[in-house]
Amino acid sequence: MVALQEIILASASPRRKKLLEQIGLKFRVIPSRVEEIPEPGLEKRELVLRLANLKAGYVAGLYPWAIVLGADTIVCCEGQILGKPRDRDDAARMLRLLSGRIHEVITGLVLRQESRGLVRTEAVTTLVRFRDLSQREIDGYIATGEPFDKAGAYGIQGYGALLVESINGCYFNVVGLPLSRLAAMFRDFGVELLCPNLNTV
Ligand SMILES: Cc1cn([C@H]2C[C@H](O)[C@@H](COP(=O)(O)OP(=O)(O)OP(=O)(O)O)O2)c(=O)[nH]c1=O
Repeated sequence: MVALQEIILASASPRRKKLLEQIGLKFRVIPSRVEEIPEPGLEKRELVLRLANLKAGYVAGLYPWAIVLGADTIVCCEGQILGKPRDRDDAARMLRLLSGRIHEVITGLVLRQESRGLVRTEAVTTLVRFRDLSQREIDGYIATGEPFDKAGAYGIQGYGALLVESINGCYFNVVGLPLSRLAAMFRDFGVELLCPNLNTV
């Protein structure tokens, strides 16, 4: 018998929603109400996995039959972990740090289905090189308003594209979800994205 499984994106990120729509997934959005408090001392991959698991775990507890996706994205440069900027000054500080350097964008993914006791986790890294930015360019970029809800204070999918010299790794990971890796994780839950009639669970 073929039964369709409910899939829930436990995220308030409009980018993540758009990315899942791009690959034809049918899903509901139920943002998680957990506070993102970075625990000091955690290694960066552990940190994103822990936050992604908190987000997925909160919603999975409410919807135990559903397959729930939680994710978290951070930017790491010169030993510093950058989340979303607090204000303009913080955004300017982050962009000055990223200017002319290579940084890592790390996204933690957690898929959970409580009713089957299934959990899959992955942390995916993409390297991004910024070109040298002048203070004028940094101010101009901040004035677009784009940095404020994004890790590392930029969005590669927007005006932020103008800051990026090159990337090494998955582009979609930078935007918030590494899509091909995510598809492989979904397969373990019986969800096949390219050939949906293979859904068997
Ligand atoms: C580096 C980068 C980040 N981002 C975004 C992806 C994430 O939405 C955001 C990082 O913040 P997150 O805390 O990972 O996600 P979120 O708060 O937007 O949503 P939720 O916690 O509910 O899932 O930064 C871009 O959109 N483009 C980029 O180039």
